[in-house]
Amino acid sequence: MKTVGIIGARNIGASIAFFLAEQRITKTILYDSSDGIAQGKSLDLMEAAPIRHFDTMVSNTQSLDTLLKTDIICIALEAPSATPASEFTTLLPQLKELAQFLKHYTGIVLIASRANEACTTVFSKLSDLNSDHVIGVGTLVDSMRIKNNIAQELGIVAEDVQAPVFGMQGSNAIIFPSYISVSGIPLPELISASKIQNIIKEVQEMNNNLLMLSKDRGVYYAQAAAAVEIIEAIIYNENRVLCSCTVGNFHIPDIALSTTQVINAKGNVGATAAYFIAKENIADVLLLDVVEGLPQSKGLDFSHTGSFHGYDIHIRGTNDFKEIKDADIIVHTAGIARKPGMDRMDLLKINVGIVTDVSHAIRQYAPNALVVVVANPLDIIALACLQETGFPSSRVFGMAGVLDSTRLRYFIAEELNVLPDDVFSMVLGGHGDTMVPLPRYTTVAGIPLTELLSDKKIKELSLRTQKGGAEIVNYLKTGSAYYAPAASTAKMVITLLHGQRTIIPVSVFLNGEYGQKGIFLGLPVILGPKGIEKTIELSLNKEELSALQHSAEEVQKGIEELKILRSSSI
Ligand SMILES: NC(=O)C1=CN([C@@H]2O[C@H](COP(=O)(O)OP(=O)(O)OC[C@H]3O[C@@H](n4cnc5c(N)ncnc54)[C@H](O)[C@@H]3O)[C@@H](O)[C@H]2O)C=CC1
Ligand SMILES: CC(=O)C(=O)O
Repeated sequence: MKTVGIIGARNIGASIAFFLAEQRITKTILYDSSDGIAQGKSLDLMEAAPIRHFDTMVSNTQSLDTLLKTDIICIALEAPSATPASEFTTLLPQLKELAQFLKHYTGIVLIASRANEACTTVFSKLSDLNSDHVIGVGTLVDSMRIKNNIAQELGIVAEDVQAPVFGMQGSNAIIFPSYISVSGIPLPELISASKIQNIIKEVQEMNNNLLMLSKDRGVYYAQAAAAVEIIEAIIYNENRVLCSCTVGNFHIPDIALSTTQVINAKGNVGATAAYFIAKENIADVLLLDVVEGLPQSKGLDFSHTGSFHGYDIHIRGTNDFKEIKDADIIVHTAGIARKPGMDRMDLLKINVGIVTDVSHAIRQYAPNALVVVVANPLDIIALACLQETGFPSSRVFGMAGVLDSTRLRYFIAEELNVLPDDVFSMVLGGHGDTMVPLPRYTTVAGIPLTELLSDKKIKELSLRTQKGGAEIVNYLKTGSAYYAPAASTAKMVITLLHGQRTIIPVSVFLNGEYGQKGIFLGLPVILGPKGIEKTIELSLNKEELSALQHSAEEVQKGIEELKILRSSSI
């Protein structure tokens, strides 16, 4: 485990130590030149450790020499003042001293103090350290703020937003609206130009406004969270797209609500999704399968990991549909999976029978549930589920776009050698070979993909995405992918459980949007606590629209097959 030394244990430094402890990724040593501060803060933090489960040690030292053996030193000196300039002037003598002291330090120095660019530049010049080894938190804070403001404006989670900020922190921050995107959708398609300008202005003025609000005592949570984001990137040796330190967001886990969450089937996707959801520790999980004993065994096996994960929730298995009574969310993964040489449509006959039975049980026992359909052929099974439950279309939707997009995100990240987190993409249409990857709606830390990869490479990665499921089936031979499908399903369920709103591609029932009616198709939606709130209509160009129509036609063919199957079984 790496060790981080923090110089300055007041607000910024102690918050960094706190965030790192919660992440359990480093050992942290606090130092402060004022007697007692570092000792008091580290003791206070470690007293919280038994409850917050951080086994990572936070300690303190009264000798700067101890920090020379650390991997990262984070300078979090502060002297809260009315302006960044006056804070910098006060900090200058200490920065000069530290630059001398750390002249031969071999680790990385991260400057987290406010007036960040000035502090970082001065420290870097005076210390003579390799410039690669001195980093400032820079405009990452402004980037977090703009993400936050945009997310608030749209009522969605901030992690959907990508917004690199250039230049200097605060009033001189440079923010280009064309580089801001939400789940890959350019911001100007979602908010008016004047609203965007207002948000930018608000963010530029936020530093000064917060200083005024805090009555010169300084603001520090966002500053500390930004520092931790960079520390994480260093520790994990991640290739983040750091364009002016724009690394993602930091979340404090929400530990609210306990509700019933049902995973239908103990199969590969169902059981793995149950694992991802259970780890969140926010909802009970029931595994249901027709195979006797199997869901029970999975439930019990999961429960036995409780002592490591600190679960407050229950996970169990059943074969009895009555037990889904009043479930809040049902995930329908029951059904056969394809084998090499099979198309997803080859699963229709069997899976439509299963979804019919399951839907009737849902209607009877969990009439208010949200239903996330996963079984294939996805868009057709989702339609059958909607029809058989008789639920409103806002409460029945399919998981596919999240998976298809996550595959594309991974392929792009691999190609660019950056973290998949930095990539946002939209893959729309039916969950089949005609799905529609949208390079124009794909961004890397806000930068349009088309500026980073050639058309030829983009086409290659898009094709690999369209065939992504088949690539895995061909390797496995006995079934289909389930880790990424389960993670994608869990992402949707966890969003619902947290009561958050997010913009993601989901298979939704259409009522005229994009010129389509009466079918399910993967499209960007606002998914909120009550299900589908809105289908977002993108400004697709002719080529994109025609690809989407082609995909819709394929789904329509599946619906015709569904009708034939139903009429022959009457
Ligand atoms: N939408 C998407 O992106 C994805 C869809 N899938 C689909 O999800 C489905 C499940 O895949 P896997 O978990 O890999 O298959 P699996 O075979 O591992 O699991 C399916 C489970 O369903 C159970 N089952 C069958 N009939 C049932 C019923 N009436 N009630 C309750 N349980 C029942 C089976 O006993 C089995 O345990 C497949 O149709 C697959 O094609 C898989 C991955 C991605
Ligand atoms: C199974 C499936 O639909 C997929 O892996 O895409």
